[in-house]
Amino acid sequence: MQGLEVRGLSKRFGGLVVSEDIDFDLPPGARKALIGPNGAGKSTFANLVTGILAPTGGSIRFDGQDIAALDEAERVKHGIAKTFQITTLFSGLTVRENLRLPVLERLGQGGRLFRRADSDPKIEAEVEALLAQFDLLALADRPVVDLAYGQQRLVEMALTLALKPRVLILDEPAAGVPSSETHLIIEAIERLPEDLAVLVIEHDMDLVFRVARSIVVLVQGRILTEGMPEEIARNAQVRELYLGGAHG
Ligand SMILES: Nc1ncnc2c1ncn2[C@@H]1O[C@H](COP(=O)(O)OP(=O)(O)OP(=O)(O)O)[C@@H](O)[C@H]1O
Repeated sequence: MQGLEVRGLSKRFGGLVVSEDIDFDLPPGARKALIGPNGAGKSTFANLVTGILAPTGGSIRFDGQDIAALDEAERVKHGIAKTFQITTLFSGLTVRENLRLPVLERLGQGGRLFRRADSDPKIEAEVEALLAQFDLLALADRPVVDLAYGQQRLVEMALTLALKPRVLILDEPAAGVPSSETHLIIEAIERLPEDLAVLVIEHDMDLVFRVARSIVVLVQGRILTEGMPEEIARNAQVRELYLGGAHG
């Protein structure tokens, strides 16, 4: 199978079962959301897929290849990436300067970081395209610290996309973003490349229902159900457990 294929994945922390027998597919072009109450195990699942955590059992395959033994950096090279956190941004550097870093890294030129990276037209063209894609051109030469929080989160997404992933995991892209800026995040997700496989982990149901074509509901480490947004919004168990009767 093309894309990500997770089977029987489980994770325990001592006696605590945090992921239990999870089957999950993310083919190219997917737009899936992972939702569930606090502590359901969403971040843990993302960390298992990206290699930050080692599973207790089960398998993770990418394009048919078993990737369980690969560490996080090797999985990024294979094309599985999770968004950087704002804390990884260099707040004193400009948006453009920040974006050069992952491009250089991907091209194996990380050692050039503090030399004249701005003289390479190929790198500059890539950075320019990312700025345009995320509507950041007007802010390109401003230090990241001057940007609104929602815009900083766009820079995070742009940084991750600079790695040219084939699977992109967005871990709570709207967390902490004022509701007046959430539309920036939604629009950026809508503009992601068509063939990219996208998994969004998010508590903001407006965002989830805007961007997801399929929603997976995780409860106490297990998949409760998976379905199209209309099905999930109608599901009585989901409404009772999580949505509190909202959305339909
Ligand atoms: N390193 C760890 N050691 C022990 N327990 C952990 C560890 N990481 C997470 N847990 C526990 O695993 C459970 C799932 O946590 P996780 O962060 O994956 O949930 P989540 O669904 O992402 O929650 P939230 O929506 O609040 O971010 C929680 O009970 C948490 O306390």
